[in-house]
Amino acid sequence: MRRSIATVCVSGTLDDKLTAAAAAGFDGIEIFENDLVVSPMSPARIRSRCADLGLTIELYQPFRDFEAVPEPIFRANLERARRKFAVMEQLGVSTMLVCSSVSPSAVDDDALAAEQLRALADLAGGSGIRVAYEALAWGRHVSTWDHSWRIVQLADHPALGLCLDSFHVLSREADPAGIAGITPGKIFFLQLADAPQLRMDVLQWSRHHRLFPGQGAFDLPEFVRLTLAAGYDGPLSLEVFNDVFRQADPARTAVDAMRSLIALEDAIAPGLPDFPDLSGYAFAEFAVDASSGPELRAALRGLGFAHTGQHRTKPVELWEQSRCRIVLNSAVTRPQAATISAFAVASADPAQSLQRAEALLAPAHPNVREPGEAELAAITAPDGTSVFVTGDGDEWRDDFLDTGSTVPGAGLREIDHLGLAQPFDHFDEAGLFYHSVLGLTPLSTEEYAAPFGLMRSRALSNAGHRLRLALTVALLRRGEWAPAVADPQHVSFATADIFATAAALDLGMLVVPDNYYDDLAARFGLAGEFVDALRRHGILYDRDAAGGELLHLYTPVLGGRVFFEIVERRGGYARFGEANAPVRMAAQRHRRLAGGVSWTRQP
Ligand SMILES: O=C(O)c1ccc(O)c(O)c1
Ligand SMILES: [Mg+2]
Repeated sequence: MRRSIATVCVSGTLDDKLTAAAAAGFDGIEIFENDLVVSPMSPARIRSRCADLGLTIELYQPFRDFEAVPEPIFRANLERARRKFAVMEQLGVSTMLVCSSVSPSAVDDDALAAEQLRALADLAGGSGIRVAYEALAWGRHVSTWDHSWRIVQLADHPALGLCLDSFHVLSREADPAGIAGITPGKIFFLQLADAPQLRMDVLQWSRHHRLFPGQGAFDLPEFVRLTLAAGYDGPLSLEVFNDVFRQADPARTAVDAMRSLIALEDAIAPGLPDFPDLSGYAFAEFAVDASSGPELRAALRGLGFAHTGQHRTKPVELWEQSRCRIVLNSAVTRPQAATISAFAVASADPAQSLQRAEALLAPAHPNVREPGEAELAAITAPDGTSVFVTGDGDEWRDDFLDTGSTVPGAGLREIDHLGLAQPFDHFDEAGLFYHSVLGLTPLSTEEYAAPFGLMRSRALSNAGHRLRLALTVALLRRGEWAPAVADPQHVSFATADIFATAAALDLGMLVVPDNYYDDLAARFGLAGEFVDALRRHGILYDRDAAGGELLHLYTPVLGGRVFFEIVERRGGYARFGEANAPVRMAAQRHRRLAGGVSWTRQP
């Protein structure tokens, strides 16, 4: 299907927007009137610019407050339309979007609305233009798609049809199934937007919080299927009003938008290489420097890791404990703090995983491989983290020379999940990236009040929960005062017996306040002995509605930014203990104020 994007989706001048849309591979655009009005390009110039870029102008929009008005206003509206049709002719665009009136002058009279729209369609038809009538969810008298359809049927004019916008339809919680029964050929245009499920004024929701398909809560595949069932064969066109996208790099936003359409089309009619099974994390890599490196090494030792491998050619160390693999890379220079610079996922078919990633426009990570080293292809995630894709066979380990070092370990088995704080501007992009590229599905999105700001956390997991990822973001761009929300990252390890693990650690873990345990006992009605055991080791606790339990334990922040977690999941607990994030953050802050980290066992 043709792919189109409204100029309102991206930032910049009209030319910035056109350039970005073309570069991302869109076939067409919707011209938002405001973007034309502020452009120094004449309509004819815009037309030739679009032609040069290979873009069709699919829609001119919006034409507002037209229908169901008293005669003198109607006359003026028709004259206004005549002028816009002239502009459209110069642009070479043949469909105009007319959105349902919000004007106090409009009356609640379907017959009048139909009669006036018929007159508009007559005028348009004379210029070869079609009018697509859209019910705004906050329209004064017409706010549902079925109401707009009744009016279009009443008007009964070949140049008048419907514009369906998924936001206006799906924000109303009405059943959209009837869309499939719309007369073939009468859906003139289809606009697609997703959105998070919010309870707020629908106009504010629409103007600030729309998202690209796959980034919110709406069932876009089903919506598109219904329109296709009604014979729609025009473009799939994105119309997303979003505060973040409006001020982000348009080239990047356009790629995010294109990825959403590719994934949406694949959901409707699978055509991309399918997701190979991912069996877990092969390793997580930290970029360290001369000051953070020693701190991380000491922590790993305290957690029962051994430095088992040294890279053949690079200043890169492999630390292992059972199937938990941590790579410390001193060759990647990142200023200031230790960072999770990469992680590797084990795929049943790495080549196919990478084909899928490429089809979804995931940027390839430049491969800096020496001759003889394992093929380790990577893509770059929206936050800049490299995502390596390996086979199930650990071939990548051959790049490391065995040091011969072994230690008994502390019962850590594998990487349970990664926690990656996302840049504010790329949180929704990241969710779609991991979903469409790696097949991770959001389990839940939680918000919590942390000591230094409100946080949002999205838990993602693949089928079978073999690969889990927690994405977090502060709800507002971070200000000057926000030490503990400074984009922390962590690696979490799974143990089958957290009490045995805690006893085996040789590391000062976070000190958790008594108030927390008193509250825990009260909230969950836990036995005193159990709470005392948790308290003794600084173990945090959460329980889900089905009785699944999470017991988890944290290190302080290491190397300025990162920390480790140990988790024991009981009874199918699938989330990440987000409820405990505020106490963890406060404890990490206290530890930092108390003067850093001491590597002695807690008393
Ligand atoms: O928010 C608006 O006014 C507006 C305008 C045009 C549209 O197509 C739309 O869906 C919303
Ligand atoms: Mg719309």
